Amino acid sequence: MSQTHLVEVRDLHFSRGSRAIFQGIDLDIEQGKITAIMGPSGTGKTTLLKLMGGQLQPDAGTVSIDGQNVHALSRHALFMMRRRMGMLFQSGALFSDLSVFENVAFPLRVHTQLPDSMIRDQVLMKLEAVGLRGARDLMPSELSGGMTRRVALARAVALDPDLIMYDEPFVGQDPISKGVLVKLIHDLNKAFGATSVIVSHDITETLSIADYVYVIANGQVMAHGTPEALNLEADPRVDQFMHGRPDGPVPFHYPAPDFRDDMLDAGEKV
Ligand SMILES: Nc1ncnc2c1ncn2[C@@H]1O[C@H](COP(=O)(O)OP(=O)(O)OP(=O)(O)O)[C@@H](O)[C@H]1O
Repeated sequence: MSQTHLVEVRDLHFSRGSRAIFQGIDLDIEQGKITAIMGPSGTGKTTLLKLMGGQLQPDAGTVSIDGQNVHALSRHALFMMRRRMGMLFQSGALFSDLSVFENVAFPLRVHTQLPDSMIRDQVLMKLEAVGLRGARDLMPSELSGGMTRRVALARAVALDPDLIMYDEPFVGQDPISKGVLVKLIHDLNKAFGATSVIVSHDITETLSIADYVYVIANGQVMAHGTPEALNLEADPRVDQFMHGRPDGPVPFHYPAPDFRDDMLDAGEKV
């Protein structure tokens, strides 16, 4: 495999029931870089992260991380592989009954045999990186939304992952928190020599730190390139997406039967 690709996705197919989510997609995630995965809502971006993390099994195709086919790994090998991944999921709440310190310490306690003194050093280093070393004794209920996301970020990088996956890291954040998170994601990637994948609808924030972008729609890679290249892309679907235009060739409806038929059908049942 190429030396510079940490992740290679090849001809990936995945369905939910009768609905095809991916119909043969190929992606390369370059080592040490920040890659953004963008696309209309419901197109399968979170699903793709779960396929990369081995939480979901593809119908066909492969996901290789550092040359290893994720879906061919034994349970133990997958567990070891997951140690190398940090995931910040949209719904990734903190453990409400654990302090900030213990939330960040949690992966270290589960995945390592480190003595308490080393766990303490690691936790304080990660909390320092997100600017919350002073908040170590607070409980999650005492944090703002932005602080919560930063603690979750510290927890996601607790094990110094090679690959960090962010699912909608900016959702629900005020502009200042968004700015802080943008800088953190960029700086953490550099400081820990990691490779980052960001799924996000926040185009401005994401493009400001992404080295490379994949736009996914209708089960396929619609476009890919550097942010600069995509901004100049003539394809009206890419243009609509990159500039957040509500009207254009990209539909926002979940596939549905004809509206008129649906209404008439409802009328008949009344
Ligand atoms: N557990 C599940 N069971 C069945 N269908 C699911 C499940 N999770 C997601 N889906 C469907 O899979 C499709 C892709 O969902 P996914 O969450 O990956 O999209 P997304 O691109 O991340 O969307 P958004 O940008 O809105 O977060 C959607 O149509 C969704 O309804």
